[in-house]
Amino acid sequence: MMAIRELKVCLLGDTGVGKSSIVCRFVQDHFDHNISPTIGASFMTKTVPCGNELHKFLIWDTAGQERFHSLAPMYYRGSAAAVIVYDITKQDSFHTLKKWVKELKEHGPENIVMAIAGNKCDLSDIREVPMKDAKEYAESIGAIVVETSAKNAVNIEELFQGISRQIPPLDPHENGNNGAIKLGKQTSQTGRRCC
Ligand SMILES: Nc1nc2c(ncn2[C@@H]2O[C@H](COP(=O)(O)OP(=O)(O)OP(=O)(O)O)[C@@H](O)[C@H]2O)c(=O)[nH]1
Repeated sequence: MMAIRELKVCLLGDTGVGKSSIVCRFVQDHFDHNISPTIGASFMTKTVPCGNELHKFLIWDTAGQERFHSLAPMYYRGSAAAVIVYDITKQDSFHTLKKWVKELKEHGPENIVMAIAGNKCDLSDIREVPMKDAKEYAESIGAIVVETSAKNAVNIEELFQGISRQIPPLDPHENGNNGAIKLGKQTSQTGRRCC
């Protein structure tokens, strides 16, 4: 039997960058042009194979609006990974991403895997953030980086596969639970579903 590992993952980033859309594309393979802003946070799960294990992502999609900022620690606390999203057509959103990284480094879990997603790459004709800037920044902080389009389903699976690859394989001798462990803790749910 394959071991199932539960991985708490949170999404952080400015309002409107496409966090909920990325989650909807990953979990439901669906895109909604008229998706409304997240209130509080929403929760979804998806299980994917990774080598000899199954990774069950417990995904907390946080609200990007400033008024919800103080809730974020509930979602990144105990997370195995954070997906920090910016919009390639908005330089400001890249600036906000850097603020999230700083907060995670100061207050987040010590070994949290950081994955940067430059979303809306289908709009590269109106791009404001060069891929090179994102790559250099990601390298400087030891994060994964990928440009995504939730709209066109570009690099969404790859984003989560990248996270899976950063999670060290289970040592079966380290726990007595048939190899199944939890990485990150689940917290109580607030807000609405994302789609
Ligand atoms: N062109 C394009 N539009 C996108 C993409 N992803 C999301 N959008 C649009 O961007 C807008 C915001 O998307 P959301 O997923 O609600 O953004 P969010 O980051 O979750 O926003 P908050 O919930 O306020 O934090 C919506 O109109 C989406 O349809 C994408 O990959 N390409």
